[in-house]
Amino acid sequence: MSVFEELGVMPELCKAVEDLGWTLPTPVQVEAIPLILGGGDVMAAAETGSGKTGAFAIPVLQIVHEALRQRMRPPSAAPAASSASSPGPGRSSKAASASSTAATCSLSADDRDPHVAVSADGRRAQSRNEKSWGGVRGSVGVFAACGGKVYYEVTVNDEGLSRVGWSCRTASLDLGTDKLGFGYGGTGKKSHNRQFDTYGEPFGAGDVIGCLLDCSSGGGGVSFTRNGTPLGPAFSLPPALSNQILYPTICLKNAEVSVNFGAPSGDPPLAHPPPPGYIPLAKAPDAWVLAAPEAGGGGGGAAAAAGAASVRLPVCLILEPARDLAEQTANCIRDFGRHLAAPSLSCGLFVGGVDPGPQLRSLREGVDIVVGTPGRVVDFVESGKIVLDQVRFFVLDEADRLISDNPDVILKLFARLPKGGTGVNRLQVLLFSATLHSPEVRSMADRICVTPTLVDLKGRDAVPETVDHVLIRVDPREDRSWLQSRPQVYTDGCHALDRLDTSSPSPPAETLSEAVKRLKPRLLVRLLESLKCDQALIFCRTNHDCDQLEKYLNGLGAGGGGGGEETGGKGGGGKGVAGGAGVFRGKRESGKENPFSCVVLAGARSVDERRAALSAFKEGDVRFLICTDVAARGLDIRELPYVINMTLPDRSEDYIHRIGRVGRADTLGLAISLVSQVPEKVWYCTVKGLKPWLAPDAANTKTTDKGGHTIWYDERSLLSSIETRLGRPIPAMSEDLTLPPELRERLAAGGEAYGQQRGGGTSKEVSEHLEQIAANVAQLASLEWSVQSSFLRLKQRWQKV
Ligand SMILES: Nc1ncnc2c1ncn2[C@@H]1O[C@H](COP(=O)(O)OP(=O)(O)OP(=O)(O)O)[C@@H](O)[C@H]1O
Repeated sequence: MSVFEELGVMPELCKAVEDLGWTLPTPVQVEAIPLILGGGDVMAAAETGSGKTGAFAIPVLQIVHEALRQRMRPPSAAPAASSASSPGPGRSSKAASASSTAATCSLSADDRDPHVAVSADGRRAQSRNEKSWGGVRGSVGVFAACGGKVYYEVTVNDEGLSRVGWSCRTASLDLGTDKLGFGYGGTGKKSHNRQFDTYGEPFGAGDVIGCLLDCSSGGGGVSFTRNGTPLGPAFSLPPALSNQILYPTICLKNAEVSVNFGAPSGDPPLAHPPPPGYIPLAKAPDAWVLAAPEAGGGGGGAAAAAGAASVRLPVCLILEPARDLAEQTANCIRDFGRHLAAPSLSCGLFVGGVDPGPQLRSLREGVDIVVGTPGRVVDFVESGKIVLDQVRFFVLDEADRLISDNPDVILKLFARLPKGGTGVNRLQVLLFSATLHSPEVRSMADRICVTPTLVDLKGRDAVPETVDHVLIRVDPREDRSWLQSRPQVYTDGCHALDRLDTSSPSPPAETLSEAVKRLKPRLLVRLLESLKCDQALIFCRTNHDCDQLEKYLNGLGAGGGGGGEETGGKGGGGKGVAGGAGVFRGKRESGKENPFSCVVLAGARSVDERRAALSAFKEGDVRFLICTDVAARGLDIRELPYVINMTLPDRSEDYIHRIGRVGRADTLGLAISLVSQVPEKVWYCTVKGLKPWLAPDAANTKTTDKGGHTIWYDERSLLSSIETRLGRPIPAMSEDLTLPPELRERLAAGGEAYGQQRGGGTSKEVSEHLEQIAANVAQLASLEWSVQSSFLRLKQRWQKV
């Protein structure tokens, strides 16, 4: 039995994990997998690169798969395959012939306002509150795109006020007060989106109201009957609801009503036959209907089975803060799920910046697991394209970033998720990140989690032991190489309007700031040479900085950009940097002949460009990936040796994530930060869409407090907050840009190198695990020995007898 199986992971997922070459779960996987499988909400904080994706994806896949299996109908009752994929009108006749009863039709005890009482059989609702309305929804809903026509009846039992009709599961229970509900009230008004218009006639005690829903393709709608008399069309269904599910809904004020769904057994005969073409909801074909999660009782209800068999609605919603990360997570999920069958699971990627067409198509075919970025997901949810009625998991990966950037979206989505009452169907909320300790995270967790278990393996913001940190002090007062004109450095243009004083022994702040901008790229090139670095992730502060650095490196590598550096290094000595190719050779040939080949992964690039850049870098076709913080979180690039910070991030937690791109999966990595020793003026634009760097000669380069678009950036103070977070000072590289002696010696002693496995390949976790289980294995062996011996002894005795 594999260790993953010991954690309760099903064989198909263990096999996938084995395919990936994972022999042992990482510590966060050991802790989190059983907790999630056990049904609890989990907040997991574990260092970067420690396997958090597997820690949530594996158990989520298992539960989603189990839930879908349970909901699958026995083959004999299943509708024909052609009708199973989407609830389109074309299916209706076939579905209608497969009419198994929606036996779970009732008023829901879970989906109701607290002051509305529902009888045990779910056929009577009562509210004695005279001041406010209280509502209750039915447990079975109808696909607006099913093509059918359904009916249920409400008998008014007393003189109170009632409103009846249909609504989506996320609509207000105060029926008709939002865009998702359609009501008809006793005062003779129809209501939708808070608009109350005269309709039909008033009704009261003893009246029987028929609630009709026409989902036929020719543009159906909602209408009503009173005591069997049709009252005419009340509402047509807006296109935005075409993917939604509409549930019977009753809203009461000091009133009682009885409901009849027309079940062949359990309901009395309907008071009035449904109008021609309509069938009672309880007799609706399975493919038209879907049970709300709580009504399924573990997913086993007939209607639940029916709905799941006819259209696969998402069971899991995973949010990621960046498109690239969402794509990576979706790929991981597909890898993990590759051996799951009957049913196999489908994972859809929903990110912005790309044509929504394929995403919409995938939804029509059925998506079980939605992975996406907040913007696109909420957009699709609000327009009814993603239906959340069946969601069992809400996962926030890189939760702190999602919460700090999109708190409203998270709350909005959470409000639309079915909470599912208690037991196996309740919504599970999972929050994962390497930095999960902020007050914002705690307060969001209080709102969206139910007594979550905190998995916090190493305390606040632990950083992997596999990452070494060094810094390069950038001081243009000492290193004057920034005065050279070649190769040309492209700065951000912040000082385009300033007169620079390059001759003064104590230059003004603006001159020093410009000097930092010119010096850092030169130092970078010297650093890459010194380390013989042929693969690194290089973080810049802005999209524009990325573009400028790309231009500079490309200029060097292409051989014609700026020519060789005149002089290099402190004091003007040092070796020159050849402008052309061939300064050093990396281990990979393809596409890496250029020693400074680079691509950019930044928010301003298109999704396709970002995808191509990441893939070229991962494949080794280019040496350097220049990026903004959009790549700081989650990206998993195998055996990456170096991360270089051209500028420190202004949030210390971003440093933790940036450097977490190395030192992953027990591989050693080095994080190098170029830290300016003087303040640097940088762009800081508060006006959305304004890009002053595109015309720096005309831009307002005053600081933001004076109405301009710049700030002074002080990396020394940023460094000290990062060091406080790390709990130790970061050593500086020596002047010739070689590693500090202690790091060199340690690497040499262990025969180790950055980008390679720590300890020559036997991971610390493997050794620790072997140590931990050694005693148990010995005990097992001795038990086995005594069992075998006593069996033989018994056998001998038996033979003698
Ligand atoms: N049990 C395991 N055995 C071997 N490798 C593993 C295991 N779990 C994860 N990995 C590998 O470790 C690397 C990091 O995993 P993952 O991306 O899940 O880390 P993470 O904790 O989510 O990091 P981050 O905080 O940066 O998002 C991946 O390459 C993954 O394949």
